[in-house]
Amino acid sequence: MLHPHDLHGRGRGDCRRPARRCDRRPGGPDGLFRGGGMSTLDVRDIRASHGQLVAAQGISFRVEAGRMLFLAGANGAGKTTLLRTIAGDHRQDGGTIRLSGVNVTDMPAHMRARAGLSLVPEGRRLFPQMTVRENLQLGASTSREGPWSVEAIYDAFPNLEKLDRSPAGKLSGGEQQAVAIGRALMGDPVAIMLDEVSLGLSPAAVELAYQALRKVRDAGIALLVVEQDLTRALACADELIVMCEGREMLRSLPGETTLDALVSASLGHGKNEEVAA
Ligand SMILES: Nc1ncnc2c1ncn2[C@@H]1O[C@H](COP(=O)(O)OP(=O)(O)OP(=O)(O)O)[C@@H](O)[C@H]1O
Repeated sequence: MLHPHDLHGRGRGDCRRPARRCDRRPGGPDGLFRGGGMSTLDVRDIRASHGQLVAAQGISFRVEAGRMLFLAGANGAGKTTLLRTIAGDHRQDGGTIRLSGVNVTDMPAHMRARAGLSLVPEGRRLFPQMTVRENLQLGASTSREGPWSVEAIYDAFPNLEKLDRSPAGKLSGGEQQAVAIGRALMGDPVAIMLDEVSLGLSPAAVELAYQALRKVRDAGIALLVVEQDLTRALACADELIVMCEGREMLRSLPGETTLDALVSASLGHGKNEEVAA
């Protein structure tokens, strides 16, 4: 596995470089979450709703260490609800969530975070008056042991170091996204889920955010990325799922599908069309 200090200057170029695997395991200081198996996020048959509206209808997938699974779909497809449900921020109607083999399904959100699951929400939700360093330090509240520190984050994302004392609210969108990713890393996670990575960002800022993500992937973390930009998803994903109305409409490796197929699936057409009808 790459150590964060090895990451400086790496990770540029092709999004789809061979995945590196490693042996990260969830493990708090008391060893509560030490378990066997690879660092994976394994989600089976997740169901969630908002009142009568079923927002996730039995979604299953597995993301391994050092891999990026992209979740795409139009507005209202259920992506945010799915991420919030996996994180423990939204009530689950059914299904199982395992982190590196540890069943976290019955844990509240803060325990899932302690087990190594991190969510970077849409809009990033930094504290705008607090400095970059202070925002990063908040990410360490899971008390997990691991290689990430503020200095390791600055080594991996050198553009953040000069902003150390800047209030987060003064940063550009891309810089804020990098801080949000850094804050997630500070919890030494097994898996990071990111909602709407590029929403509202300039093309340059999106590129900055994806540079950061490639470095995180290369550090052996499992990434689940919600991305509405299908071209970007096609370019960067190790695997893709397209959702529509809470259902999986298409699952593919990027080299085995097309932009047209992704668009069609996000409109509700595709191999599961009969099921969704
Ligand atoms: N708090 C809520 N109360 C009621 N319904 C909700 C709530 N949040 C989401 N929904 C509904 O649940 C469905 C799934 O929404 P969700 O936000 O999960 O989709 P999404 O794919 O993330 O879309 P977006 O990209 O717009 O965030 C939609 O029909 C939405 O209107």
